[in-house]
Amino acid sequence: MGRLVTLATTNLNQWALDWEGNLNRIKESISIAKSKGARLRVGPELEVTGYGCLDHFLELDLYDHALDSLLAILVDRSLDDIIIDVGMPFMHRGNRYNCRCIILNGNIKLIRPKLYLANDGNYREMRYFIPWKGPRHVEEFKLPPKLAEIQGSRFVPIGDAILEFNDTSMGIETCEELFTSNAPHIQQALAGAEIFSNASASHHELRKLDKRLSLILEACKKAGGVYIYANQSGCDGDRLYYDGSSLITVNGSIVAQSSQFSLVDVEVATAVVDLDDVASHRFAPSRGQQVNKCADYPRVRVEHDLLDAIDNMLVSSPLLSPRIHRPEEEISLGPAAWLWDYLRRSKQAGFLIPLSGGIDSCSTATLVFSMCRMVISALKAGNEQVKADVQRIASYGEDGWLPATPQDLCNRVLHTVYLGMSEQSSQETRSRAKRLAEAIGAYHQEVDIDDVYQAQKQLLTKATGYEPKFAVQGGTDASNLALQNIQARIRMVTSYYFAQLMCSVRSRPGGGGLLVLGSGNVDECLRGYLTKYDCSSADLNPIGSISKLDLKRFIAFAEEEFALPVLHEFLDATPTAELEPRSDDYVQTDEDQMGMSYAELSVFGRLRKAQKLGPFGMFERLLHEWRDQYSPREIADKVKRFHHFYAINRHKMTTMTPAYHAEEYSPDDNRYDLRPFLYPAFYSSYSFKKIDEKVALLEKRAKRDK
Ligand SMILES: Nc1ncnc2c1ncn2[C@@H]1O[C@H](COP(=O)(O)OP(=O)(O)OC[C@H]2O[C@@H]([n+]3cccc(C(=O)O)c3)[C@H](O)[C@@H]2O)[C@@H](O)[C@H]1O
Ligand SMILES: Nc1ncnc2c1ncn2[C@@H]1O[C@H](COP(=O)(O)OP(=O)(O)OP(=O)(O)O)[C@@H](O)[C@H]1O
Ligand SMILES: NC(=O)CC[C@H](N)C(=O)O
Repeated sequence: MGRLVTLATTNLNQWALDWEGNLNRIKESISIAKSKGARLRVGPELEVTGYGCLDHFLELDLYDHALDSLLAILVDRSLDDIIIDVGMPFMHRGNRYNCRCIILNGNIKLIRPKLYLANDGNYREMRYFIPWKGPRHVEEFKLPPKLAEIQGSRFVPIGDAILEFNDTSMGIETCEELFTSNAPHIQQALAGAEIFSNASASHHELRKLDKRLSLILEACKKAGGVYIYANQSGCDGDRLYYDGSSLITVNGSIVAQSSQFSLVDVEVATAVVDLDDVASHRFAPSRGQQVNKCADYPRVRVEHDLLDAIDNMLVSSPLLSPRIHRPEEEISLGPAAWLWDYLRRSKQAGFLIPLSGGIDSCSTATLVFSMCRMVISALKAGNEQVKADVQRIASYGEDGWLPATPQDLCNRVLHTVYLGMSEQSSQETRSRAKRLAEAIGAYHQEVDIDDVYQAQKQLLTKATGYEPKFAVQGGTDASNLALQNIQARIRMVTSYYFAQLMCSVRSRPGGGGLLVLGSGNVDECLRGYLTKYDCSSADLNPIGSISKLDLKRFIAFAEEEFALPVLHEFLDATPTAELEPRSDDYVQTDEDQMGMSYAELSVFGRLRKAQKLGPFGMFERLLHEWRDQYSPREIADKVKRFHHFYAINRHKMTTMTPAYHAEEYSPDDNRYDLRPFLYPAFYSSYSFKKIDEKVALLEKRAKRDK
């Protein structure tokens, strides 16, 4: 007994508009699936074009080229004898749709457009696509001549239908649809579908896999069924990292899970499932009562046996426990894998980090080291693509060169530079930076920028006669800031200068430029505690949407995991900008100057973005959450102070370096957190007045109740 079938899901590292590369990876995944005996292969959402094409989805070229790729799949006879579920866009009656194309033996069986488009946070599908006309609606799609000839007919069905095979049936949903309250699989399951495929392009965010997994597992715990989830992986051209973790589940239990962070471009996971388990799971009469009330689904007949032949003597795959990384591990792997994709795809020669001896630039450097560790593991595992990339980027012309350790590779790809000032920089930060670089193998320089700073400072004095001074020397606030800012900006210019020429200095054949990495964390961005166009302006910022608290967790984790004892010192160090001269009774520290702690900033950040609260709502929420720590007046002061700095500094976010998206409260102005950057002064605004009124009321009530 048993109705057994082998199914395959894929993590594909697609790249927006990489037509040949995407097609090759799709074909390779189908071939691997076939070699593992799979009868059905599901690929990620829009895998033919790459998910992140953004406004390119508006271009006619894209639809034309996508059809060419489809044609290449249809005519390839080596891809026969397996149901192929491939993600690509189609133009139908003048509208653009985000679709899946179901193929068997060079023949299109169904085009299934997405019903509910992703349009929040990082997603803007409504900008490019039209949602399909509704569940259960099917029309005819007119094939262009080049496809009609192969198909042997002019029309194929397009719409939301169940695929009816000879021996089972399959429903289809696409990424966001799973996240909706009335997800299509619910009705499809009631209509008898036993297998569901979900092609996704779902990005990594810290602590998010848990939610995605519960949605996937929940889907078939109640409805019963086999759920096949396929996701894109890697950096496909912007701030997002798609984190694979493709799954096959049976009645809400996992039977296959692929990796979340990996340098493997094509990963195929298969499982053998028994569809009788689905039938058994659906025994309850209460389900039958709902089936009776449910309108039927249109079906597309596919004259094909999906199940494995009984004499194959397969055995169902065992159940697995979900694999979920801790947040600090996620940080160590996600941004590292993103950096690798970015480096190899940008064809640059490596990275340069201005290394301050503080924990933020230390985190960026440790992430590059983590990337090197991942590369070494991939080499050990025989990853040919990684080998070719390493030799192109880091062999410095030496035939057959390969690194033996992460430090070997790090020395070729990571350049660090400490940019000191005699009065401001301390021996501790200088030494910490140097020892960290040594421990991870980075090619390190120490440069003092006093001369450039003096020359820059004198420009104004020579021109105007005005002598700016630091506050500790009796200068005004304006002078104090201006002198800090020129140091900060000189660091940025110097970093770019070194990045352009370090490969020439080291005689790398053909030279090559380095990508400058920035290190501003999410909380500093939110508060605006940075100089506009200083060293936080770089080419890329792997930690730009990671909180200070999470970075500390990551560094504590890396100290043990990567065997880097020097990291402990960064954890103990007090965060400081070292932009003002130090004296016996004054050392500049971040939290004092910001007027709030990093822990508080995380709370404000989450309430503002994730909980969608304005100043008044945030105050009311914190009245409850902080009631044992602070009085209403103290809470009001903190909330108003945060919003004051947030508002006057928001303009800085328009210029921030593109950062890996990692955090749901990221204030990234360009793609994720769209807000004005010229705010009315919050302190005199209506919401602040409402906060003050509420404080007065609460204080009056407290006095009366005494
Ligand atoms: N609404 C608005 N829209 C557009 N631009 C606006 C603006 N308001 C001011 N501006 C402009 O913004 C600029 C002022 O901002 P900015 O130049 O950043 O300077 P500012 O924010 O005044 O100073 C930088 C702050 O960052 C701190 N900090 C902490 C840690 C590290 C570092 C570091 O750099 O390493 C810096 C530093 O101590 C200081 O408090 C001016 O050019 C001003 O004209
Ligand atoms: N002395 C320095 N040498 C090299 N780079 C520096 C130095 N001081 C600052 N930077 C660079 O400028 C960036 C912004 O400086 P800032 O003082 O804000 O540091 P931060 O964001 O607190 O990071 P860190 O914890 O690394 O000091 C740093 O992340 C670092 O890349
Ligand atoms: N591509 C999509 O539909 C994305 C949907 C979903 N919100 C996610 O983050 O996974």
